[in-house]
Amino acid sequence: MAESTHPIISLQDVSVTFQSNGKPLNAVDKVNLQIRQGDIYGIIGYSGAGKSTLVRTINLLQKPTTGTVTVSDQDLQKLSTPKLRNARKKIGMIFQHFNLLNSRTVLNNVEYPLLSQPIGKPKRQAKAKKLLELVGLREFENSYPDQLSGGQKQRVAIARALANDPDILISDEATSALDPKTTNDILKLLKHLNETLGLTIVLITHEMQVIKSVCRHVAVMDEGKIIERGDVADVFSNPQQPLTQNFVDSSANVTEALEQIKADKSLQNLSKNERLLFLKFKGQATKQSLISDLTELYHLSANILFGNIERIGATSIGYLIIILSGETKQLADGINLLNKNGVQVRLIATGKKGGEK
Ligand SMILES: Nc1ncnc2c1ncn2[C@@H]1O[C@H](COP(=O)(O)OP(=O)(O)OP(=O)(O)O)[C@@H](O)[C@H]1O
Repeated sequence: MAESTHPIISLQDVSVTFQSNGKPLNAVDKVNLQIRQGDIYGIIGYSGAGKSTLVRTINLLQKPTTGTVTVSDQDLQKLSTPKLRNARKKIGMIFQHFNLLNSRTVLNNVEYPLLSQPIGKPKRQAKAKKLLELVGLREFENSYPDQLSGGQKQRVAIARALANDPDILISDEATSALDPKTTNDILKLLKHLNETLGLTIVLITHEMQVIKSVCRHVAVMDEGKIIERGDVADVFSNPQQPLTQNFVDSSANVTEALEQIKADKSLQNLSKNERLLFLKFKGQATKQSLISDLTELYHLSANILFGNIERIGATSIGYLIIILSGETKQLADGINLLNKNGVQVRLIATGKKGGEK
């Protein structure tokens, strides 16, 4: 669904301070965040960054120590208990470990949030069946959670979260326990619900792949603060903060490749005319024949140890780890050529032993 310009969620100067070993810990530190109606908004950060605490303030499961939480134009902290209960019903939540009731059938799990509503059993069951249909699990209504796969359990949890027709769905690492294919299926389902029901989705994760495949906007969180935010393609194609860059690199498997290459003993004895280089190129540079230019213009040879191209929005970001060999002057000229063409070149190791070839 197209997002409106109106924020459905607005956090103003929200802080959450815990006491940890007798000292204050700012799990959320003066966060300002506006999320528009109909958006799919990702919050990414490593463990302990404060993501869960932050999203739990959206339904006041976590009361902010200071700051204001406005959802659907209501200041939640000013609501009476019954009004807050009603406001919370409009905010569904799903979790990494599904939190289903194992002693109840799938249908009963989905019906569960409706038990407190003034509707009779037939209507309640009809609604639950409709929701199971929506998540593709109609034929499993009489099964028990233990009989289902992880992906199916998460679908039940999604159906249950939708029982009260929420405007907002909060997903707290909902795909972290799932394999990549199932993760993809669940993310597709979330996108479908966003498009067909107009559901605003706030999704927290530590995986950039999840953000990239489903979110329109993203905030990067570190030590309780939002350190970078914006349109997903803009943030990840031009990261301003080292942490954001880390997420991009690990998503392209660069971090892992660099570690493996640095640990490879056979690469620790490069000869004097060899350079171990990490190249990063963006946009147009990914389309140029720079490696063959190095050979043609400077008689350099490039042994490619790792290569990947990450597509983010309309931008491609390419990564290469190479051993470049040739004469000292030509190596310098070659690296210059790369730099001039917008390629970031990082020298990982220079050969020390032996003479030039
Ligand atoms: N109830 C609590 N009491 C004390 N400290 C807490 C409490 N809840 C969270 N914290 C601390 O607040 C910080 C942020 O935790 P939070 O769970 O929000 O991070 P996160 O980014 O969601 O990480 P994770 O993915 O590991 O849950 C952590 O240092 C955590 O230990």
